[in-house]
Amino acid sequence: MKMSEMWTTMGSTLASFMFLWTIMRQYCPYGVQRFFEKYTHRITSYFYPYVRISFHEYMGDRLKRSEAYAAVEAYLSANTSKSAKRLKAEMGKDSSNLVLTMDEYERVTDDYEGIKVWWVSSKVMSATRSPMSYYPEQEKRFYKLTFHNKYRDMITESYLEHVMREGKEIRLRNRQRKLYTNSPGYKWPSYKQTMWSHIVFEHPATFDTMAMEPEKKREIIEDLVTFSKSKDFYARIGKAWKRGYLLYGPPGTGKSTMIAAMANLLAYDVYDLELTAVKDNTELRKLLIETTSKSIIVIEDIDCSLDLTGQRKKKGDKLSDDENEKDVVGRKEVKEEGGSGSKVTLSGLLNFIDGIWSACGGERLIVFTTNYVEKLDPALIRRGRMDKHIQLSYCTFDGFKVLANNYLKLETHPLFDTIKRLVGEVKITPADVAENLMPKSPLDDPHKCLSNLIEALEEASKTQELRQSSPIKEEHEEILQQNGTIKENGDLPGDKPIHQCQRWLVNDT
Ligand SMILES: Nc1ncnc2c1ncn2[C@@H]1O[C@H](COP(=O)(O)OP(=O)(O)OP(=O)(O)O)[C@@H](O)[C@H]1O
Ligand SMILES: [Mg+2]
Repeated sequence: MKMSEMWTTMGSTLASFMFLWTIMRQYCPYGVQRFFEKYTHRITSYFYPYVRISFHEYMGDRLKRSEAYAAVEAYLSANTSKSAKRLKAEMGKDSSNLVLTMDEYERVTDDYEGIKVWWVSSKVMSATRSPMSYYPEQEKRFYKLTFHNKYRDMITESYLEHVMREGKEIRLRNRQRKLYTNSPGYKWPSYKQTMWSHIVFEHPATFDTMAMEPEKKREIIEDLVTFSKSKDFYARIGKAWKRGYLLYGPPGTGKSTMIAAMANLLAYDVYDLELTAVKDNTELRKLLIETTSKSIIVIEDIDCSLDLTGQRKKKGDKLSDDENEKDVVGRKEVKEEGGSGSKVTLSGLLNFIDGIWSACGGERLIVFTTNYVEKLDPALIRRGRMDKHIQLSYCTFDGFKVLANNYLKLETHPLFDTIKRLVGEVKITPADVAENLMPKSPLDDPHKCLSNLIEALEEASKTQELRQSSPIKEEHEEILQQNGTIKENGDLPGDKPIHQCQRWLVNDT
């Protein structure tokens, strides 16, 4: 038989079959139709040994986009956009890059451990809607996965899990990251679903631009990366997947910058928790429960946020039989509630870190920063709560080289030797070095900027020598502490009372 004859015969057989099927649907009783449908389906599945799974964008009420669809979309966009011939391009969420996904009705092949599967992106118009329907007729998009029946177990168990996991990870990586804050004094209306307000998090800091010893930097990066990959480990040892970091050091040594670098390294969101704006422990709990996975919860200047600096047990405070030390601290703080109006107590904070915190699972870092680590209650910073203590200190020569590279694109310069000697002798913060390296006019070349820094270092060296030879500062501090000026200022309403006072002592005397 010739090829053309064969096609003609097949075409006419199909046409007759379709005709018969139409007649039957119109005139046969429902039971007969079902009978034929069932057997036709069995016969076709015998000859067509493939299985299909659909992932619809919206299920049921159309209000919430299906997570599975979104994960498949992300997976296919990353894994198959190279092989697809027809793609559609959309602006990424931060409007900085184009995201390519398969166009409608495009078909791509994926390979999973030697098994071939096919993905098709498709759409149908939603069924005829009622005239009263609020929503206009809409397209219903879906992805269809086809694979051979003999791989059914492998695909439904292992491949789909792989697609979902990778898809979710890609979505998390590509999402627009956010910086959340709890605004001070804001009354949360009951209809508002979240207590956090947010903006897009776009901080340029990275560990590459951080001025600190390379060894220390490497250690911190390794610690963070290990944490982010330890989901199974934490599950195995029965510990919540969280890690506490305490960053301490003088003002301007890069604590806040490091938090931004951490968030950028791990692609986490940042929750900047202003404790003084939190009404009480209940509100604190609500805020913290609302935080999402893959995030850093930051409490800056913890020494100023609460009265966590006092001794755990004051003279005259006796423990009753059923009271522990934490309760006493809490009681004391409620009593001594400062002008900030916050009733958050140390015990509330500790309970959160140990209890609720552990229950809400997920991948979270909690970072405290302080300028005065020695003033913090040991209970707050013991290992297990604050697992890693990182000291950020004055600028070293290694730190300076990073800043010189960042600001002036210099790796070496004849003036480096002088600077090396001076930073070894003088305490200068990376913030001050950075400020001095900034060109002050368009005419300032690298040589001029380095000379400015040398000048500043020499100036600081003279001041330091003067301070060492004069007992004025110590006297000042003693008097202030004796008459309680530091404490009283600390109790005044305001942003960073104790902190500011202490800064003044350190910087301006
Ligand atoms: N280690 C560092 N590496 C790079 N830049 C730094 C470093 N430390 C400080 N800087 C620069 O100084 C500025 C101030 O630093 P940052 O706000 O991180 O200090 P901080 O330790 O958080 O201070 P504070 O205790 O007052 O909050 C930053 O914007 C940054 O440009
Ligand atoms: Mg800071």
